[in-house]
Amino acid sequence: MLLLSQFLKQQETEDKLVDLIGTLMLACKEVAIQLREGELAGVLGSTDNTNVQGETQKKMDVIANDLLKKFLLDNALVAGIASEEEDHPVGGNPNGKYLVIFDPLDGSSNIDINVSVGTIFSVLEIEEGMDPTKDEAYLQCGRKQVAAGYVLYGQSSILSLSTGHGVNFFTLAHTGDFILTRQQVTIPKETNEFAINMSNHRFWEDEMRNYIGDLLQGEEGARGKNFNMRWIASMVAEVHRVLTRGGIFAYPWDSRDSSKPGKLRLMYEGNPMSMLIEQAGGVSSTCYKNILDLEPKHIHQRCSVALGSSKEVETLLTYHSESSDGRAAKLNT
Ligand SMILES: O=P(O)(O)OC[C@H]1O[C@](O)(COP(=O)(O)O)[C@@H](O)[C@@H]1O
Ligand SMILES: [Mg+2]
Ligand SMILES: [Mg+2]
Repeated sequence: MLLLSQFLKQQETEDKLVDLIGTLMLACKEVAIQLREGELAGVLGSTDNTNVQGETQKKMDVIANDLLKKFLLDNALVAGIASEEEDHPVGGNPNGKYLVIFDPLDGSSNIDINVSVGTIFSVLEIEEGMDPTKDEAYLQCGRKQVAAGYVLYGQSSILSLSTGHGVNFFTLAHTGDFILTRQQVTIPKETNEFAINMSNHRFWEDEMRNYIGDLLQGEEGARGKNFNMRWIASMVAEVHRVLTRGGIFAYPWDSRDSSKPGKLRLMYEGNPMSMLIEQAGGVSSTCYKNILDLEPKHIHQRCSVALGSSKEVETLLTYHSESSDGRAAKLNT
């Protein structure tokens, strides 16, 4: 039985990063406790507030955000934080080493129906001379992440973590420890399972419609095999399924709001999930460009996402390679 901290030390992770990940997990354990109590703790339902994205905040969005913020800002290693639920970054210790960007509760439309949600986090090192209270400090390309992960609050609470040396899963035990339960996760290259919100079909680009159309044709179509579909409406749960048994997950560009290159957010959804997917041997792309190579322009920037089993994502990309003038391509560069 290997505890998270013991495993990280075995991997020769820098002590400061072990400390930071420990702090993140203290906060996530508190989130898990609140979620487990649910209605009994009065944490279900919505607030009267909207966040910077214009979305109504669930009570748990706010509770999870406050917990992560409090625990992280109490750690002297943290120079600053940025969150889906904060309009602007919040500065921590001016001499801190790390910037932590997070989606405190992902899939929050699932909270009130007792379906899986999660916390997603991305860790960067602050660059020389940067002000951690300003967006610019955080606008580093995804390749610069020193750690990324999520905690899935499902039947059990599972941490999926990468510090750049593969992906490992840790399960939260009743003792309060995260224990290594799956080492060096590898995504199968091929799959017959896809996840996409089909209700947006009419808003997609032709390329995406053509690809999904071929999947739906099954063994009678160009792909010559049947596909199965899943949609949990919680990116953490979808990515966990992809890491566990393969698959392709996509939230592509759509024309509902032409100023936005997708629904998901680059800095606290696209980037950390892409690091996990690549570290597990999968591929993650906007359909035009590798997500980890995007140069971020805003903290709350959106991006189109297609990730998962390498051969399947590469097949999807072939549907897009001919298109050089799509609006999605322009918005995602
Ligand atoms: O409502 P839809 O279109 O099914 O979108 C679901 C997607 O939105 C998200 O819930 C967005 O995350 P938040 O809950 O953090 O806003 C993703 O987790 C999920 O993949
Ligand atoms: Mg989210
Ligand atoms: Mg969220």
